[in-house]
Amino acid sequence: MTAPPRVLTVAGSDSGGGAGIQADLKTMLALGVHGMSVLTAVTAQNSLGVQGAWELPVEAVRAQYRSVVDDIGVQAVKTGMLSSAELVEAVADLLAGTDAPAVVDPVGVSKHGDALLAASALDSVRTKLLPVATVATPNLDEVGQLTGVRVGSEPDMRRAAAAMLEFGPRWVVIKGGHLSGDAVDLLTDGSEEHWLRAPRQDNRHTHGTGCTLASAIASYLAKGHPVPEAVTAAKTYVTGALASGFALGGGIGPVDHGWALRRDGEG
Ligand SMILES: Nc1ncnc2c1ncn2[C@@H]1O[C@H](COP(=O)(O)OP(=O)(O)OP(=O)(O)O)[C@@H](O)[C@H]1O
Ligand SMILES: Cc1ncc(COP(=O)(O)O)c(N)n1
Repeated sequence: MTAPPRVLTVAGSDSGGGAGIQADLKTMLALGVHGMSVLTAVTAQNSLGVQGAWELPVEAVRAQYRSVVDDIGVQAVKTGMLSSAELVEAVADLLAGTDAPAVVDPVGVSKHGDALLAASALDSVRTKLLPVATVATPNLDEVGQLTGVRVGSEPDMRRAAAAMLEFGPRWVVIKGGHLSGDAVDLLTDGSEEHWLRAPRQDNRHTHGTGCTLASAIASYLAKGHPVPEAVTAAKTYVTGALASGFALGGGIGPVDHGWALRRDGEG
């Protein structure tokens, strides 16, 4: 059998299995690529929030990355929780030396408001990480933190995208999931504009949506799709996952990464 496309996630572990590395690898399996991981931090996390977080040493992050890239190779990389300025800068350097598209999800806080990135790392995200991104996928809070642009409506998303593109990513997806009404995201590279609209799913079990969208984009890029097609297909995947998100624990449950496999009768 020919090897599937290879995708690497550089992110934190979510012990509850809904977000972080776990969401990324499940998404990659569902989309038919070979998922690999560089762990940056371990979180003790469940449906109620993040109870603890421990960062890995920068040498451990670099060594995992080199092990994967130097032997196996990657067709796309996705980054998520990077925790500190030191890790952000180390990962940005590694990405700069890798010939594969990079999807940067500038994870700032968890859905419950727990910090997953030190405030002191924001400047490294702006000046080191975003310039090496092929696609950056901030949510509205992250856009506010990084650019100062507050988004309260769809027209504001254009200003937010322009401010994000100033930092140098080739494309940006402004995720409007936190607005009311349809779930609308804006994908742009400054010249093309694509508005991706999906009906809002009336489901509170949405843990992991951001990680899932970014990993799906990386998976479709690794399969050779151009950015607009990859983001459109990823939006369809995350919308389906959200529609069948399920209750676990006493709080916010995860999206269903296996929905497409089950729909196709394979699960
Ligand atoms: N209730 C919903 N129904 C449909 N799509 C949604 C819903 N909530 C979010 N989305 C979509 O999910 C994707 C992730 O967006 P979101 O704004 O939730 O990202 P995030 O904040 O990084 O994730 P999280 O809220 O899990 O931390 C986007 O494509 C967004 O439009
Ligand atoms: C380890 C880790 N990484 C990222 C997130 C954000 O998750 P989401 O996909 O809900 O934005 C999280 N809660 N935990």
